[in-house]
Amino acid sequence: MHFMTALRAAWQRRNSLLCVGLDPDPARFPAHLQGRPDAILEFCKGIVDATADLVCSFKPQIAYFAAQRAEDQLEALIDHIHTRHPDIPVILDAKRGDIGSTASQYAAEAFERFRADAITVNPYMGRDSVEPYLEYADKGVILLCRTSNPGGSDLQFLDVGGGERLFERVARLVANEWNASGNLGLVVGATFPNEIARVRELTGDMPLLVPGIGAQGGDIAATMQAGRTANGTGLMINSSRAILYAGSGEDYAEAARRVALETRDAINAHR
Ligand SMILES: O=c1ccn([C@@H]2O[C@H](COP(=O)(O)O)[C@@H](O)[C@H]2O)c(=O)[nH]1
Repeated sequence: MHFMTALRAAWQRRNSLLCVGLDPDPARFPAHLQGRPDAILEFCKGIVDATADLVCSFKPQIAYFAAQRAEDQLEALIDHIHTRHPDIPVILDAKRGDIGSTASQYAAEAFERFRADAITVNPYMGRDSVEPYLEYADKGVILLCRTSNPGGSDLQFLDVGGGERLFERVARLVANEWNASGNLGLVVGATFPNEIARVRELTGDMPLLVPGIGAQGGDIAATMQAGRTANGTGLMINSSRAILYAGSGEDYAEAARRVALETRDAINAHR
C-alpha cells in the first residue's frame, strides 16, 4: 500500500496523530532486560505492542540500533510491526544524504533490507541526492526542513534571497517541484510553531513529521494550532524518550502506554 494511503487510514482508524519514536538506549532499559542479547528487540516489541492502538506511525531511529551492532534487531522489529500491526506505517529515521549512486544504496537499505514504509532524508545535497528514494513511488520520503534543535537556525534560517529563508526554500521546492509521485513529507520541529505555520502555508496539506514534544519541551497546543490541516490531520507528532522511559521497571510498557494515551488525548483535544 502507498505510504500516504496507509498514513491517512491510520490517522482515521486509530484516531491518532501520535508517532511513537523507537530510540532504544540499553543504559535505560529495565533490569530484567539488561544483558540479554535480544534486549533491544524485546524492549521495543514491548513498547510497540503496548501502544499500537494509540498511534498513526512508529519511527525507529537507526543510530540507536547501529551503535549497538543491532541492525538485525531493527530488521526483526520492523518485521514484527508489519506482522502484528500491519496497518501502522514505519518511518525509518535515518536522515540520509549523499550523491545519487550512494543514495541508491541507502534507499535499498531502507526499503528492501529494513522494509520501512518511509525514510527521513536530508535534502541539502539537492534534488539528485533525493531522486533514488523517489524511484520507490509507494514509499514515503520525509525531508528535513526546519529541525527541532536550536542549532537548526544556524543554516536553515539563512536568507537565500529576497528575504526567503533556507527552510522556506526547501518547503517550496519540495511541495511544488519534487513531489511528482505525491509521496513526500517534511520534518518540522515542534519547538518552532511559527515555522510549522509557515511550512503549512507553503505546502498545503503535505504531511509533516513533527518531533520535539515530550523530552524537548515543544508545546502540543501550539503545534496543533500551527500545523493541523482543515480536517484535523496532516501531522505525525513524534515523542520518543518521554514515552519509552516513562517507567523503569518490569511494567515499563504499561507506563509507556499511559503516557502515550495522555499524549494522544492532549493532541486530539486540539484537532
Ligand atoms: O528535527 C528533528 C529531527 C528528528 N528528530 C528525532 O526525533 C526523535 C526525538 O526524540 P525525543 O526523545 O522525543 O526528543 C529522535 O529520534 C531524534 O533523532 C528530532 O528530534 N528533531
